[in-house]
Order: sequence, then C-alpha cells, then structure tokens
Amino acid sequence: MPSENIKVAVRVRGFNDREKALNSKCMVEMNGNTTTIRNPDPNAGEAEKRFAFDYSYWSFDGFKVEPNGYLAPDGPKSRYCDQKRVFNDLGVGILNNAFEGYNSSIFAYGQTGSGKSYSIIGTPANKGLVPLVCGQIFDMIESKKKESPEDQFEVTFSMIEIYNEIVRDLLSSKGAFDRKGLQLHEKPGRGFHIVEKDLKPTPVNSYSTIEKLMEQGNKNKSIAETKMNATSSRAHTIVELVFKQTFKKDGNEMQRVSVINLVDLAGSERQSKTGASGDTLKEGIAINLSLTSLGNVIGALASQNSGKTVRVPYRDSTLTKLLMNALGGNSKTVMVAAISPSDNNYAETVSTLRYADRAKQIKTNAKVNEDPKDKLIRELQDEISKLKAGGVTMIGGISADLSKKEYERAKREMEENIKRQLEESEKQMERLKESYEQRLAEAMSKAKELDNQNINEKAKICPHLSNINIDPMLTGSLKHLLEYPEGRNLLVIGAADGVDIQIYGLGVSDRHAGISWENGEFFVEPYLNSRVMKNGKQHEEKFQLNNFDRLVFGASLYYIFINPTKFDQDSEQFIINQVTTITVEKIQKEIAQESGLISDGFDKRDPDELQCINELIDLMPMVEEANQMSILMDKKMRYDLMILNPIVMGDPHSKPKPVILVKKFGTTLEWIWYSDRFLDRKALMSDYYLDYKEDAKINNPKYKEFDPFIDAPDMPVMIGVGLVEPKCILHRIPLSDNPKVFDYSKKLSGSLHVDLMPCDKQGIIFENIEKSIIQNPEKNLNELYFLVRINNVKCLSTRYKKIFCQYKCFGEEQFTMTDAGGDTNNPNISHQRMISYSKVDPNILKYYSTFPLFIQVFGVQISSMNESNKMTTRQWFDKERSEKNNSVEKLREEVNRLQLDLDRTKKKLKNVETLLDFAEKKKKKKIRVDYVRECILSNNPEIMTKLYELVNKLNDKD
Ligand SMILES: Nc1ncnc2c1ncn2[C@@H]1O[C@H](COP(=O)(O)OP(=O)(O)OP(=O)(O)O)[C@@H](O)[C@H]1O
Repeated sequence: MPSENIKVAVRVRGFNDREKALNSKCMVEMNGNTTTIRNPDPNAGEAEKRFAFDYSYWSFDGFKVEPNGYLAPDGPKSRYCDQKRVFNDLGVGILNNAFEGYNSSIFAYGQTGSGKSYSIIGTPANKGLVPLVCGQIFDMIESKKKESPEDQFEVTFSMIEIYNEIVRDLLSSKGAFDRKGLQLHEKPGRGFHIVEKDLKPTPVNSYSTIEKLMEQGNKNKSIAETKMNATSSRAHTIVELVFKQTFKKDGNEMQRVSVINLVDLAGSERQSKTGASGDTLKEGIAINLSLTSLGNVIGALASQNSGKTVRVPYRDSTLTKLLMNALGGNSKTVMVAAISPSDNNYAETVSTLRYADRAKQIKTNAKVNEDPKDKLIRELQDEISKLKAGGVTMIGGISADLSKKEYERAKREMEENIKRQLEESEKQMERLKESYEQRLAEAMSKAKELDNQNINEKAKICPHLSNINIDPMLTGSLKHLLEYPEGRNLLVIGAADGVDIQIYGLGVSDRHAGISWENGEFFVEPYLNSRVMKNGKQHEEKFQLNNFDRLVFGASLYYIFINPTKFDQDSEQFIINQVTTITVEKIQKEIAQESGLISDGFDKRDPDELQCINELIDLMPMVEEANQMSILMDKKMRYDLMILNPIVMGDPHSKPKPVILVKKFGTTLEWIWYSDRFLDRKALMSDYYLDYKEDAKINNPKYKEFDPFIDAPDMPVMIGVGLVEPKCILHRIPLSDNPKVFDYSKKLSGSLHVDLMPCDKQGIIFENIEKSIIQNPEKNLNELYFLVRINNVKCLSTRYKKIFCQYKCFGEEQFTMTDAGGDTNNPNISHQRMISYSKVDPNILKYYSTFPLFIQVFGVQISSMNESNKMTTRQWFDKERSEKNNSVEKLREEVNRLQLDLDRTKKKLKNVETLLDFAEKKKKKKIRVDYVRECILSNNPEIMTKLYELVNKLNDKD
C-alpha cells in the first residue's frame, strides 16, 4: 500500500468580540490553497510568510446567518467556508475510508479560542465533523443494508480525555473522578490501546444516541475540569468511533474493522510561550507533556521523511502513544490547524502555521483492516485454488512439487484446517455478536434512563443554576435544579458528599451556601468565609436571586440563575439567547468593575490599555485559584494582580501590563511575575495540586527540585529603574547624573550615579568640550561615540545584595548587564562601556532626543524570615483581609470626617460670601473684613450661623 502524506487544512475564523473591540486587523490572507500572513509590526521589516496546504479555509467573512443560526456563504461569490464544506472535504473522505476498512484520524491544532472545537464538534446550529460524520455513518449504513440486507454493521462510540497524562473515560459516570485513569497497553505492531476492561466503547445505532452521549461527555468534562482545577484548554479530547462491517464474500463471512479518531487537542498557546517566560523549566516539567511530545513526534517524523534516521519519541507521552497509528502508521490522517485572523495573535498564528507546515511532510501507511482469521482463510483458499491448478507455490513450508500421495495428504490436512478455522471463527463471531447485542441493549436502556431523568427537559420549566464555562462549548452542560423536597425550603450547595447540590472547584467549601425559597422568591446565603458573588459583587449576607443573575462560587465556578416560572416569554429560544450572551469574560469584567480594578468607560480607551485590561480580566480567576491552592496546601504564598508601570520594563515602547506580585508570607521575599510566567506556573501549580490531592503528599519526582509556587530566593529581582536624559550626548556634551530609582509601584527605592561621556572613535573623551560641541546634531553629527559609566548604586532597602544594573541603547537587542556588587546594598559597580554609531541616521537622533536611557537595577533578596511566625496560609490571608477591611474602615471614617469638614467649610464660605456681598452693597464699613476673618478662624459653625442669620436679617430690612 503506497504511503501518503498527512493532509493539512488551515482554517481562519472571524473576529471575536474582543478582537472587534480592539479594532483588530486581519493579518491572514488566503488564495486557493495558499495561506499568507503579514507581521503587524511594520518596523519588523519582514516579508509576508506564505504556506501551501492541502486546504486553506476562509471563514473570516462573507457569510450570512440563516434563520436557524447556520452560517452560510452570503452569495455565489463568497469564499466563506462553512461547516458543510469542511465536512464534504474531510468528513466524507473519512467515511469512505471507514467503509473501505481504513483507519482515519482528524486532529485539530491551534491556540485556545482559535476554532478547534468549532471544526471538530461545532455548535447546535453549526454542527462540526463529529456530529456530521456520526449522522452520516448511519445514513450510509441504511443504504448499504438496502443493497445487501445480509451485511451487518456495528458502531461503537467512546469519548476520552487526556489531562495531565491521565486518560479518563468521559462517558463513564465515574470518569470525572477516576484518579488513576485508564491504562494503556501495547499490541505488537498495532500501537497502544486502552486496556479493554477499562474502556468499554458504547454500541450505538443512531445519531440521537450519540448526541446524548456527547452531552453526557461534556457534562463529565465540566465536572472533571472544576474538580481538578484544570482548564479544558489543557485537555485533549478524543472521540473514537469503531466501525465493524461483516459481510459475505465468496460464501465466507468477512469482517472489516476501521477506527475513526477525532481529536480536539489542547490549546497550543502555552506551548510556544514556554521559554519566552524566561522560566527554565526542567525536562519533564512540561506545561503539557503530551502536546510537547506531539511536537517532537511531528518533528521527528518530518525529518525522517527527508531521509534522516531519527527515533520517533512516541512513548514519551500518553497522547503520542494513542496517536501512534494516526501519525506514523496505519491511518489516513488529516490535521486541521485553526487560526485567529487578528494582529494581536500574530506570533501564535505563525507558530501554528509552522507546526502545520511540518506536519504536512509526514507520511502514513494505511492498510485495510481485516480480521486476521478471515485473512488466513482467504490466503489458504487462494493457495488451494493455486494447488488445484497444479502450481508450484510454497504453502507453509510444504513444497507443492510433491508426489501425488503427499499432495493429497497435504490438501486434506489443509482442508481440515480450514474447516476448523472457519468453525472457530464462526463461533467467535456468534459470541461477539451476542455480546455486542447485549451491550447495545444495555446502552439503549441507559439512553432511555438518561432521557427520563433528562435534566435539560426539566430545566425548561424548573428554576435552576446553569454553568458558564470559559469554553463556550461546555456552557450549559451542568444544570442544578432547585427542587425542594417536601417540607423543606432550603438547599445546601457545597463540596461535601450528601449536600443537596454538589459542586466542585477551588475555594468551594463543604457547605458553601444555602439557597432558600421564601414566598415565591429564591435567596442565597453564603456560609462562613465562603466566596459567593452576585453580578460581580461579593456578598457576605443573604441576598435575593433574580432571573439571569450571575453567580460565582469559590475561585472560579460560574453559574447563571434561570427561573422559567418568571418569564414573560415562555420560549426556549429566549433562555438560550439570554444565556449565550453571558460569558466568563463578561462575569470577570463585572467583578473587575465592582472591585474598582477597571472603570466604566474602559472599553472606549486606547487599544493598548484595553489589551492590558483584557489580559487582567483573564488573569483574575487564575490568580484567585493560585491563592486558593496556596491556602489549601499551606504554601505560604500570595499572588496579587497589578498593572506594571511600563517604565520599569526598560524599553520606551513598553506598554502597560498586568503582572503578578508574588509574596512569601513571613518573609520580605517578593517577586514580580509577568503573565506568561504566571500562566506557565499556574498550569504547573494545578498539576502539583492534583498530585497533592491524590497522594496527600508530593511524591512526584518532578517536584523534588522544583516548586512551581515560588522562585528560587537567589534569583535576582528588580529593585527599580532610573532614567537618564541622554539628549546632550547628541551635542557632545557630557552628562553626570544621579537619577533616582523607582520601583514597580513608582515608589522611591534608591539612586545611582551615571555618566555619559562623548568620546572619539578610539574611546578617548573629548577634553575641550567647547571645541567638540555640536550645535546642530541634525546637520553636523555624522558619527556618535560615547561611554556609559555606572558607578555607585544606592539602594534604600537593606534587603538586597549582589546588586547590578542592566540597560540597552538604541539598536541593541539584548540588555547589557553590569557586574554585580557584593553583600552591600550600596555597592560601587565600576561599569564602563563604549557605544558606537559609525553613521548617525534620523532614527538615532530621534531616539536619543525623545527617550530616556532606562537603567534597571536588580539585586538578590536577603530573606529576613520571621521564623517564630507559625501562622498558616489561611490565617495569613484572613489576617490580611481583616487588616485590609480595617484599613478600608479607617479610610472610610477618614473620608466621612473630611466630608464633614468640607461641608462645614463650604457653609462657612457661603456665609462669608453673603457677608462680604452685603458689606459691599451697603458699604457698611462696620462689618469689617477683619471680623469676617476672625469668624473663619474661629472655625466655629455656631458663630458662623449666627453671623449669617444676622446678615440675612439685615438684608431683609434693606
Ligand atoms: N469558523 C468559524 N466560524 C464561526 N465561528 C467560529 C469559527 N471558529 C470558531 N468560531 C467561534 O469562536 C469561538 C472559539 O472557538 P472554539 O471554542 O472552537 O475554539 P477552540 O480553539 O476550540 O478553543 P478551546 O481550546 O478553548 O476549546 C467559539 O465561540 C466559536 O463558535
């Protein structure tokens, strides 16, 4: 069988709301099968990048929304690629392959939110490959059955998830709770499989059963996600259809089995950014081992194809073990690379396109899968016919060129052998059929059961909480009905077994809150120290629920309250419309607004600021989760979000950025993590927490030397930044400055001494300044040389040592680091470096006359540990919260006092104004300004009031 390349399709989606709000630009263009991408930064000076793929799908624009919600091309000229087109190109091929007995795989790759699930699963109105393939397979079976009624077809369905290297069965009710996960084993020559006793694929005979199973799968996915504090974007979902055909051929029963794998991979973003965050993680501490390994396998296979012999590291991860056949073996494989069109996702999109480009070099070798026994029988029969024809073929080591007697004996043996084999395979077929039918019956009754207790149906009429998930596909997959047993009007929601509504997630207490029903209304009462938010605001007291209120329980469990009994419109569509407009992003925005982190008109701000706020909003729940994990494992760490003053980043083009201030309780140690590093660490913290929960101690060797919650204390941290105005060097005037150093929060943290000394080409400082001075650098400065000297650094805090500086000049990619000082906080670091520009162009002039030189100061922290402090992390948090509350209380009192003062002063002022006015009008010199002043100074409102009354009286008299 000839090998063929993996087919690669790239699909670009339209702008999402956020990209629209940012006024994003489309950087992607498609022409025929070619996809082109431009760098949004015109200064990068890069040519556009061009990639040729098997399919380039344009789903960016040119569509209309049909009444049923289907997105279709908006005219004959539209190049919009809809779900049907993807199915016709990729899905139909897979179905045909399956009927011919080939294995097929489709996997979707791309960053979170790029449209992987949309292509693979789709939405109810825009079904993706899984539902379309599943729907069509039964139609095709029906028409095959009409052609030859004797043929039999069996389809089984399974849905698994790989998260943190553990495989879970999403269709089993205990799947979400399965700690060890399903085991894999290797069948020689056939790759890795899940141990059969672990995973029982469900027989299916209609599309509607598959639909129900997928609903169940999504529900389990949501539960597993919150239970493990995972985000679905880090999990890989694999839907597997096994398709068995039994048909008669030349009087024999033949069996063909083909496997269809549809894989929705984890978001690729953390993959390409790891390393960019500067975190040098040790091998084996990958953010997503499976995805890293997939990249390595694709790389190895691609270079193998170009003639190199390389080991393909399939065995490195669970995902690559399971995809072994799909990638390098017996399968026809398609990769769908999903990309965002937007300029702010440029780097990610280029990385996805490169990944796809490598994948297209891979060759696979698909074979028709027939039952080995059938194959043997067929081979034997072939041999017999050849023997009969008197051929001279070898059969099982017996030469056919034998005496007649021997030939007869061999033939008899062979025929007996065949008969035995046939009987055996028939028996086995019967057994299989029986067990299949039995399992089918079981599955049908299970589906019926699911139907009976169909929560979705009940939710149409019963008040309930419906979940909101970051992955829109999982929104609405969990519904908790608010049904009160006889005689009760309170339901307890929490994590404990046996509570009325069990929810899982970080920061969810055993008994988290009570939901009561009083006089036809619903109320929520948060229990002690539980985090319950309504519409962005944390509540500690009981509050009433109204339709479509957004609730947050714990760190990041989002729900919307729906009470269908209170709708004016009783339509299902109405609920769907209401619910689909609510996203995690919107809830986070509400929280950020309520907490004062962002203000009302923020979406009208400039794109950089908006981008920063969007990032902040995304980080909020994760920071909350990190803190919760710290509390639960008593890590003595605290994480706080803040917006970093861009100046400290040491680059004039830096934009405001949310960062995480990391603090170790009981010490003075603190670090600033940029979001990339935090996200990497957060992923690892979640893994760590999972291991912790499962073993109650960390015995995973990968954490022996590495703790994702903290940085090594000897890692230098930034003390602050000092700015020097370098403009004078353009005039060849030396500068000697003592800039102040300010930290990330603009607080004074020290000072430095910096000299900028103009010099000649040899580095010799001009002695006669007056002679060397240049009045008009635009005209007369042709070359520029100067020395940067950094001497004494004074750091206000004594908690730093090994202090050093770093800076970069125009045109330099890398920062230059000075030597580090010793164990003092006021070291003398004698740094000198010459900066040379042999040709001065307008960019250099503009840069040095516009921007300061940023000199960042770093040091190693000396921890002053307060060992005597035995508080737990939870106690720390509680203490800080109450201190914060107290200080808020104090502030409030202060504000009230000031307000009173202000009112008083205003009143006084008014009195004085009236008084003066009166004096002016009547020229009553008696009332002298002195007197007025006295009144004011007396600061006695009573006197003022009296005075005022007096004046009024006088006024009236006149
Ligand atoms: N081709 C498309 N046409 C219209 N809408 C799309 C398209 N692709 C994606 N979308 C929409 O974009 C959003 C994000 O897509 P999707 O959830 O498929 O991303 P994803 O890559 O699977 O993300 P995740 O990793 O979070 O699952 C969804 O609301 C989806 O409906």
